[in-house]
Amino acid sequence: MSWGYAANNGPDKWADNFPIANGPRQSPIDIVPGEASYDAGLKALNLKYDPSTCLDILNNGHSFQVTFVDDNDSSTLTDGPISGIYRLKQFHFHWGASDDKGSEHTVAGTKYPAELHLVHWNTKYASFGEAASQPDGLAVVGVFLQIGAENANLQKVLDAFDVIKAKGKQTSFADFDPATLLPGCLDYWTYDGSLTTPPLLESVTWIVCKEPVSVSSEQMAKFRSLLFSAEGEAECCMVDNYRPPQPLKGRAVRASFQ
Ligand SMILES: CCN[C@H]1CN(CCOCC)S(=O)(=O)c2sc(S(N)(=O)=O)cc21
Ligand SMILES: [Zn+2]
Repeated sequence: MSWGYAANNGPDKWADNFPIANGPRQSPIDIVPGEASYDAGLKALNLKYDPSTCLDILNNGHSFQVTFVDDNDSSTLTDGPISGIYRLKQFHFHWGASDDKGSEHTVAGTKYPAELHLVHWNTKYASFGEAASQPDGLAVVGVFLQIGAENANLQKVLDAFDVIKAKGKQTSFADFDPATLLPGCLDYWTYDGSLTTPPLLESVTWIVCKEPVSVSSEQMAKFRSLLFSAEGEAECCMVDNYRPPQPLKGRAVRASFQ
């Protein structure tokens, strides 16, 4: 049986097949602002995305993801806490069954209804797969979603959902600029962590934005209309696809702002 988010295959069971689940730099974490140390040496994030690199949108049975062409430096992350050039590979979300939960990172215990992850890989490595196994291989920008006004940019993504309702469904998705999903202020916290899903590789420099973006309750209901299950299987709503916070184990969390 493969991993998931149910009682029989969820986060508490992942260590059975992925022992790194109990490793020293696991994600997500609870971010406690008062315990983060301001680092004046941290640069501003430099995100440069080319909408023409947007390729398709897929329901992978764990979340939905929008994938990008990453065979050149058209869509990149530079500066911030990282050195070198990281290419955008995909973005996806995690969300809850109700508006009181759904984010993976929490802020002083506060859960947001959803969290966006923009996944980038270090071009010092030959490929994404190679980078994913290196301690400095990936950089994921996390953005919290909070209930408020409808998010018109997000709606463009949600409008594609009807054709990717079930696991394994994929459709073309073009000319989308992921920068439109970012908050106005790019202040961030950063720490060394991991993938928040199996294989839980400890290869991620996490960059979590302090400022959330808005999502309406109706839009959250649209997220919850997706299915974990494939066509022909008993329908299982895609909700609560988040891992809870993991032990900090002595790691420093730095802030780019005072
Ligand atoms: C459902 C599987 N999710 C994985 C899939 N990838 C990993 C593939 O590694 C094998 C070489 S990924 O690097 O795209 C990635 S990033 C995140 S997260 N939530 O930490 O931003 C999870 C995942
Ligand atoms: Zn994620």
